[in-house]
Amino acid sequence: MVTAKAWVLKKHFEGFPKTSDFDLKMIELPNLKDGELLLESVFLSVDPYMRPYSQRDMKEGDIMIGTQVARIVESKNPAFTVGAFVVARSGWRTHFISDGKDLQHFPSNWPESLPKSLALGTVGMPGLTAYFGLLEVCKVKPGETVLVNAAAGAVGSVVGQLAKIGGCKVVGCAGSDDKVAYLKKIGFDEAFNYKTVTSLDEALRKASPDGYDCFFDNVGGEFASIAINQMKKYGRIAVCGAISQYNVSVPQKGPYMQVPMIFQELQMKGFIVTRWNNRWEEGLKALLKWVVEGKVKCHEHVTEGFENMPTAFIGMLKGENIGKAIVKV
Ligand SMILES: NC(=O)C1=CN([C@@H]2O[C@H](COP(=O)(O)OP(=O)(O)OC[C@H]3O[C@@H](n4cnc5c(N)ncnc54)[C@H](OP(=O)(O)O)[C@@H]3O)[C@@H](O)[C@H]2O)C=CC1
Ligand SMILES: CCCCC/C=C\CC(=O)/C=C/C=C/C=C/[C@@H](O)CCCC(=O)O
Repeated sequence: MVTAKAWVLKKHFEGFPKTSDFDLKMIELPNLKDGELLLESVFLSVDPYMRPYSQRDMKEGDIMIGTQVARIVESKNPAFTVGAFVVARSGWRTHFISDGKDLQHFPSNWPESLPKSLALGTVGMPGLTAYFGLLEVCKVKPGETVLVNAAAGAVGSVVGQLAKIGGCKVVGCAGSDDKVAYLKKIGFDEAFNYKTVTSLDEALRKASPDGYDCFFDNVGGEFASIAINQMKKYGRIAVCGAISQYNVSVPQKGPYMQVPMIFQELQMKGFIVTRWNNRWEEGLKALLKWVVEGKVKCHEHVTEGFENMPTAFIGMLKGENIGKAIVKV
């Protein structure tokens, strides 16, 4: 019998999550039935969506949602061999049983030397978010100017690099000088620390005096209310996330956006990356190629130890990460 460890949501979050909102449980797993396989998590993802989704989709006592790279430990399913790795959506657990239907094989051309944890970041859901958000929502064209916030993160850092590959000028902002340095290192044309500029409006204008054709918004809130006033005519805003709002206890009332929307004839479109589930193979193939060619650089913020998952999650929400935040079991 295998004993799995699992993190459950002990108490719904009020404002920023606290470690006391989580509980560590031990779960005795049964023996496998025909067609089943036993897996152990090797890397686990901590993502911003877990904060709003936990409020909407979870009840207290549920195992925290999330994805992982897992290794097959035992198999009674001929489609899965012991020792192979897969991407799963089994939540914050060290071990779990699957019938194989919810598992994603690694691409056959995944280089042995490439860290498999990238399947949780640049060559996974966040990378696909950047890929489809830019191509299908922003519909960026060469020569355009793209703005991205939370730019040093899992999604934002890929947005900027893909936009550069697409021949755009890219402006990014992030919450530390180290992150700004990282943005310049990976090719952003302009980057600034939104926490230290005296005026966000002035910083945006200085970075691109002619304004922005596309705004890939990961943050929402006051940043978006200011940035929208610097969109060019017929600009496009991809509403990817609103992390500035996930942990607020009192819903904020921002300035209203209708005036710039009308005068600049803007398009603003929200999206969830699972919309393109049937094209994930296309996106993963493109992202893997760019990573292998060195055209897209990756960075991971690794927290060691399953017992530190809550801390890793809270740290990511507070901006401690450059690149994709993951936990190494
Ligand atoms: N629509 C979709 O399908 C998807 C949407 N998303 C969204 O994309 C966004 C980025 O996700 P992801 O790349 O995984 O996360 P990141 O790796 O970017 O980590 C989150 C980052 O958000 C920034 N942040 C946190 N709080 C604030 C705040 N109050 N104001 C401004 N920035 C803040 C921090 O960076 P900093 O130092 O810059 O403050 C932090 O590092 C999130 O909003 C997420 O919900 C992600 C995946 C799919
Ligand atoms: C203040 C309201 C915020 C609403 C927007 C919330 C989140 C946007 C976002 O980050 C969406 C992310 C979607 C991620 C999808 C991931 C899937 O691959 C796996 C989902 C988890 C699971 O199925 O277990």
